[in-house]
Amino acid sequence: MDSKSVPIIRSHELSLNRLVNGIDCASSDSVVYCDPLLPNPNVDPLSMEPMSPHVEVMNHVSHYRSSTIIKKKSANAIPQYACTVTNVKFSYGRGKRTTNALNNITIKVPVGSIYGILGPSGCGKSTLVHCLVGSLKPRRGIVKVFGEVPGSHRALVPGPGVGYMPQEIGLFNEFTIQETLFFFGRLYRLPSDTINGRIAFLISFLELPDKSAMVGRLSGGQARRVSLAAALVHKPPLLVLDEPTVGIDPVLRQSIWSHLRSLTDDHGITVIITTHYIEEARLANLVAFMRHGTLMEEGNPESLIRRFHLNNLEEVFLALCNNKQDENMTTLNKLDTLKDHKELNKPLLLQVGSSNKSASSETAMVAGDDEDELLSVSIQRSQHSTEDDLASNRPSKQSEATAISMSSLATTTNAVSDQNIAAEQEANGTFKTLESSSPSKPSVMFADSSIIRDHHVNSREISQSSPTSPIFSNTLQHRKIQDAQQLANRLMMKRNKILDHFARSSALLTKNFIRMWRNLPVMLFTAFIPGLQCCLFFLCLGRNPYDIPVSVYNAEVPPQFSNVFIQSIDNRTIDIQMVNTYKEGYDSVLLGNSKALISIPANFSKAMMEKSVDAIATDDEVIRMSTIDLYLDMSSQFHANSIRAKIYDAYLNMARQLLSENGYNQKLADPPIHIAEPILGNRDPTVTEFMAPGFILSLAFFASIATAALTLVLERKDGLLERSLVSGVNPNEYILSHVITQTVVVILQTFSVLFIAFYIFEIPNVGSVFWISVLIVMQGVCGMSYGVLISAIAKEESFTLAACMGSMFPQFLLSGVVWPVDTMPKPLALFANFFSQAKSLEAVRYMLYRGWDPLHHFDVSLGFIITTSWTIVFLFIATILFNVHKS
Ligand SMILES: Nc1ncnc2c1ncn2[C@@H]1O[C@H](COP(=O)(O)OP(=O)(O)OP(=O)(O)O)[C@@H](O)[C@H]1O
Repeated sequence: MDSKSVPIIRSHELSLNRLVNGIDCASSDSVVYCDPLLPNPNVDPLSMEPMSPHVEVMNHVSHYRSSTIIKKKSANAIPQYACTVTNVKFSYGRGKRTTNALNNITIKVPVGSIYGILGPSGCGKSTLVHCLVGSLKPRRGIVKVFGEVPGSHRALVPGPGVGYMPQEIGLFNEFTIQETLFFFGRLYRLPSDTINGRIAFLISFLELPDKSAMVGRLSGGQARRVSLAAALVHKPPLLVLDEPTVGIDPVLRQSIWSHLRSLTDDHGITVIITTHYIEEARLANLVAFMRHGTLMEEGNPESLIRRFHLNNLEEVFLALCNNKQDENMTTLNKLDTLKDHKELNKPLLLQVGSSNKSASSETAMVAGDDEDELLSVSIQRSQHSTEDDLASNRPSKQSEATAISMSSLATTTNAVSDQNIAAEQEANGTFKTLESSSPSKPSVMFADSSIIRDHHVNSREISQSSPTSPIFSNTLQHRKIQDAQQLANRLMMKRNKILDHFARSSALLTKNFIRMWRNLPVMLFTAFIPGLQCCLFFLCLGRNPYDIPVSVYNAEVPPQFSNVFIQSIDNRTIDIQMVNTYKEGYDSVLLGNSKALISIPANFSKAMMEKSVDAIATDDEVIRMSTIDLYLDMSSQFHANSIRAKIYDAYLNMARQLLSENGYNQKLADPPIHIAEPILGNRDPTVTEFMAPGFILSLAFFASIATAALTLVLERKDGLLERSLVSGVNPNEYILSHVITQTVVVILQTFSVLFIAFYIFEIPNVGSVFWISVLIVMQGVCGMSYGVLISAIAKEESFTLAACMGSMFPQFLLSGVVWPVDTMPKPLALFANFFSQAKSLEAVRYMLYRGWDPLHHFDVSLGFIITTSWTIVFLFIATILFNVHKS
């Protein structure tokens, strides 16, 4: 085979190459040919999920056993970088408020490595991470993860291609560990058995508390490890951790790093981690130092320390900050950075050993996969390795290496049958299960026999080789790439958009309902608080006042008709307080002791008689003497109006009584207007009856605004929204799940309110309770949509509350709840009819008091149409805003 040959792997699965290499089969240097017909009895083609780590190993081995290598020209087969960031710029804000968070950042993250992004607070680490997981879109430059731009059509990021742990732990406090991991597993459509298996594995791997422990009751460190477990539940090929060790004690920090080492070394996962604890990143394979949004330096930690002749990474960082302006240093650094990257690609040696010093370790050497040349792989058996070596990835000097030279993928001449491989394996006795480089943890997932078989080694040569590289070998790198391929491929296999959509939606719904259930008191309070408010409304509003204190000064001596008048006053409404002088009564009103003064003249009865007998000849003096003076406290208009009405009634009663006593028709006292039976409504409507429909409608609308807005804003603030979005949830699914959950609350609210209004306070209704209920529920959904819209704009709870409260009062007034819309100035009334609940309220009144329904009366239908339209508009804008924020 010539050196331009390249393997084509015939596989059950979709193109590994495209997934990991980011190159289409047609244009790539190597091709993975997908052959779904190839039998692979050990792998469930739908789930591709193992039942146990052992089965998992077998599945991977079995899967690759069925792959067939086919020759194709050209050389480059194995991708090197999980992520590439090229000349990326990102800024927040616009104009004068622009903050340049990233300036021309270029980094490459090799597959299967730990890549530390280091720098002080505010240097742009999180922004870079957000660009990597697809939460932010760079203003300039390109970010690629597994060869695809995050968020693009074919990308697995956001989605199952990445496990993301945000800076804010991003967990639901009301969930148990099991529920948390189940939620994230469900987002990726993992079957329950698989999730349970993963939960068991992660609990032991990350030393988590019992799976039934509530997240809200965990310590900070435990919660962080659960957060890490949530990012790992679907076995992502890439793990992105934003400051996972912040605020954590050194012991736990060490433990997290050892878990990360184990993930990269044993499971082939690529880890990108940000931290401002610079020294801890010594365990990373590569680190990038950032400051003020620029990349100062990138390289292997040990190399950097050696290069700068310093003792630790922190000193290197300080030196970099001090020497930032030094051109020579920068040039030197750039050259060295290139060297560090090159080291990942040139033939290297790495020791992979067990914690047991006597145990053998294997060091593999492969030539750089980007070079079109003969490659060799050496597997070195080391008899002794020290823990220090393991920690720093330095091979032991005492290694007794046994190297197996292999020709490269590029020079693979023929497909090697499994039988041949197995025979060679047996003959040489060189294929051993790789052991974890983590001292305490054995590898559970991958066996090197399969790896080497996957690499299609057709010859090997055992040789002695001294360890040279501090980073990691290309065989290990190759293995990690294969692992990543397997993981990514498994995820791609499972992609089915409709099923994904249902899986995510049902996971989100379940999550929302569990949260509601766990917060049952709050939920019940939210559901029934409108009912309580409704009770208050009916108890507090629309009632007639009683026992209003009124001073009465009666100058008539002895009192005759004046007494009749005083006795005719409704003493339930008015509490009569007799005073001896006019001044005493006047002062009583001034001092607020009474709400009015009634003053009756001295000759009141005599003047009344004269007026009745000789009405035509009555002069002004007689009229004045027969007139009762009422002095009102108009600062309390409501009381004043009630007193006025009661005094008129008392006068009418007195007049009727006098006429009757003197043999006249008492109806002569009545005004000549007959108030007939009302056509609609009853004879004595109360203010409550007018206000009740508007109040109920407003209650439904406003009760759900704040709940919806706050729920979403808090989920975003806690990092839960971002985490869900990075998991592949799209904003529409997210919004829909909340709309459905909140609708349940709105229905409860509506029924509690209507029950109280109709059955307890018995507001009059001649219409259909069904249609009234439907419109009120729709108003609740409309209010909730408005809340979702607010949450799409607001970042903080304070703004959210201000926006909710701020819009509440204008809505209340414009809707005509307290005063009819048609009394407003014309332009305002027009505005109110379309931008408030005015038409919906009118529809409710028509249904309640006229018995109309939306099927036969357009005025009622209009209320339904306007409510639906606004709901759609609110949700549409909210969805756009969520999507804009996402991108
Ligand atoms: N939403 C935002 N709006 C405006 N500016 C922002 C926003 N988020 C971050 N910034 C600014 O961008 C710069 C980089 O912020 P970033 O959060 O990426 O830094 P960081 O290194 O992750 O900091 P930390 O370690 O404290 O999280 C900072 O100057 C910050 O003030």
